Amino acid sequence: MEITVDQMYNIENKGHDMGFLKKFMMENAGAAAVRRLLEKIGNAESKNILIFVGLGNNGGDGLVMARHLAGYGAKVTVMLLGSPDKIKTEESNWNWSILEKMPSVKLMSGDSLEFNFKPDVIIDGILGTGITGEIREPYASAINYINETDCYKFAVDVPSGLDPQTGETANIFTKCNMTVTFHKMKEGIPKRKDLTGELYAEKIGIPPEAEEGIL
Ligand SMILES: NC(=O)C1=CN([C@@H]2O[C@H](COP(=O)(O)OP(=O)(O)OC[C@H]3O[C@@H](n4cnc5c(N)ncnc54)[C@H](O)[C@@H]3O)[C@@H](O)[C@H]2O)[C@@H](O)CC1
Ligand SMILES: [K+]
Repeated sequence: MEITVDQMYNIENKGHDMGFLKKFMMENAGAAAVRRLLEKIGNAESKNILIFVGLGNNGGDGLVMARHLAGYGAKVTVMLLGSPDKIKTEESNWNWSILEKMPSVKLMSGDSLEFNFKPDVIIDGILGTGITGEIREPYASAINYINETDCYKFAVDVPSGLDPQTGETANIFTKCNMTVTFHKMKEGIPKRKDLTGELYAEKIGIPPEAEEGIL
C-alpha cells in the first residue's frame, strides 16, 4: 500500500504522541538503511563511506547511519551541509552530539566539497519528505558532486530532489543505486525507479495503531 507524504507526517506525529518518540523512529530508520546497504556491499570494514546530511531529519537518519557504519568498521566521513548550530530538530541534534564524541567518524560541516579520499559509497541524506521548491545551495552543489562521483550511491528515504509525493524532480536531483524509504512507500517514489535504483520500504517500529484515523 502506498501512502501520501501528509499521511506519513500524521502517522509519525501520532506515533510520537503515543510515546514512540521520533528519535526512536530515526534510530530504526538509520539501522534498517544500514542493514540494506550492508546486504549489498558486504563487509563495510575499511570502506570509505561519505555521508552527506542536510539540516532536517533526512540528515538525522544519515547521522544514525554514520554511527552504525562506524560500528561495522567503515571509514566514515560526515559532511553536514550547513552549520551545526542550524540543525533543525532535537533528534538530529542529539545524533550529531553523539558523533562529536566519536573520533571514529570524521565530521565536516559547511559547504566545502574537498575530500582527501575516494569514496566507495556515498549516502545521500540531504533532503527527504521536507523538500520544497528548487534546490538551494549548498545542497545543489553537493547533489552535483554526488552525480559526478563514480561510486555506489544510497538514498535515505528518497533521492534528494525527487518529490516523494508527486514523483516530479526539482532542478537538480541525485541518481542512486539503492533507496530505502521508511514505514510505507510514498506515492511518488516508485514513479522514478531510474533515480531510486533498488527500492525498499522498511518498518521503523511505528505502532500500527498510529495509522488509525489516518489510513
Ligand atoms: N516521517 C517519519 O515518520 C520519519 C521521517 N524520517 C526522516 O525525516 C525526513 C523528513 O525530515 P524533515 O521534515 O526534517 O525534512 P527534510 O530533512 O527532508 O528537509 C527539510 C529541510 O530542508 C530544507 N529544504 C527544503 N527544501 C529545500 C530545497 N529545495 N533546497 C534547499 N533546502 C531545502 C528546509 O529548510 C527544511 O528544513 C524523512 O525524509 C525521513 O528521512 C525518519 O527520521 C524516520 C521517521
Ligand atoms: K535523501
